[in-house]
Amino acid sequence: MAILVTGGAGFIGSHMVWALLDAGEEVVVVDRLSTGFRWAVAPQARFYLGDIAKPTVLKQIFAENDIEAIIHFAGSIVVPESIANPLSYYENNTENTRRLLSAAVKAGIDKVIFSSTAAVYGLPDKPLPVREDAPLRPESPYGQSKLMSEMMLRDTARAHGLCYVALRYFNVAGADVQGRAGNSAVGATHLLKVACEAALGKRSSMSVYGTDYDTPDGTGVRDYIHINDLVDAHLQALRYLRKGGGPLVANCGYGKGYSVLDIIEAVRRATNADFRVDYAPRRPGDASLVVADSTLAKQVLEWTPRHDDLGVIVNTALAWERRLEEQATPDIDDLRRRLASGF
Ligand SMILES: NC(=O)c1ccc[n+]([C@@H]2O[C@H](COP(=O)([O-])OP(=O)(O)OC[C@H]3O[C@@H](n4cnc5c(N)ncnc54)[C@H](O)[C@@H]3O)[C@@H](O)[C@H]2O)c1
Ligand SMILES: O=c1ccn([C@@H]2O[C@H](COP(=O)(O)OP(=O)(O)O[C@H]3O[C@H](CO)[C@@H](O)[C@H](O)[C@H]3O)[C@@H](O)[C@H]2O)c(=O)[nH]1
Repeated sequence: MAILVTGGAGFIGSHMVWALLDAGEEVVVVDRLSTGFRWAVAPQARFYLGDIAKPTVLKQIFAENDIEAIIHFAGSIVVPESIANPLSYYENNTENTRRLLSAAVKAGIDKVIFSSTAAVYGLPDKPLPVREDAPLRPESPYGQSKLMSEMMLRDTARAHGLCYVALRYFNVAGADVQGRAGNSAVGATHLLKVACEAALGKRSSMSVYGTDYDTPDGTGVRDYIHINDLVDAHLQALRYLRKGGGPLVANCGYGKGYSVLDIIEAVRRATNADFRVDYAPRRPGDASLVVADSTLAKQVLEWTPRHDDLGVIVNTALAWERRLEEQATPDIDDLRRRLASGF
């Protein structure tokens, strides 16, 4: 039987595909290539170019493959974009998850692993780390759209016997330690990637959004988790579901916070590059400080992080950034992206 990875051509999905293949799994990918890349998908995986919004796409995949479980990454991911265009986020993250779940139930698939996010917490009340039972008050349509998907999973599990794990990722960063995958986003907005691009001269400067937060240096604090540890949590979640584990929502982070300035400093140290940094107002929808308590993932999923080291996160991200020029085949991917935007 195979594992279906939606969004498997994207940053996290492409690492997941490699990890599943490494573990000896059969892998099927569906991706519309709106932000992902065909070349990012490991060649051993079976690839479908398509939108999960289309019932015919899912029907074909379920008819042609014996799918045991779905790992659902496909979605839209940029917090400020979700504020400017909330309906497209509710459509791609909430409505399309509903469509996927509906197709999965019809096809008798009973295991789902879902990409949720720290953004469901909004700005936590108490000093951190934040636990899964903290109040859920997303500050952006992005966080709200993911929380609504969690609710759909919960209700679908109750009604149809589906088992699921929703992992609330904190800030996923770095690149595959074996150098096979990385974050290839065009027009990236994620802090570490932006800082790496600035350090390598791929952009002329970068901005720090907000210097007046109630944090030690006034800039936003996040919990940066290495991509290989994050995908490993999914492998553990798959094992857990195979053993008959019930519905679970679990944080994925290290419980350590780094400020925007810490990240910029780490990139400067690793590259010796003195790139230009501007100080800009706060970005709408941003929380000041969010750090994970991942006890649940460690205890219930038996997840053991192995790359909890900012130096490793920064160095793998930089190594991937340097390799990107060699990897990309922009013509075909640009064409596909234009086609995909009309889906
Ligand atoms: N990157 C992070 O720090 C982070 C943190 C928390 C949660 N997440 C979640 O993880 C998931 C993956 O994020 P990522 O960073 O890899 O983003 P990404 O943009 O690199 O990957 C998303 C992939 O999904 C595809 N896609 C989008 N909509 C689709 C659709 N309707 N049908 C088919 N394919 C579609 C895109 O082409 C892309 O390949 C997302 O659901 C995101 O919300 C990411
Ligand atoms: O050029 C930049 C980019 C970001 N930031 C700041 O850096 C921090 C991190 O921002 P970013 O890397 O964009 O991540 P988040 O907005 O925290 O969101 C990410 O992390 C969430 C989980 O915490 C995921 O759900 C989202 O998909 C993902 O984009 C925030 O304080 C930003 O204001 C800057 O100052 N300058």
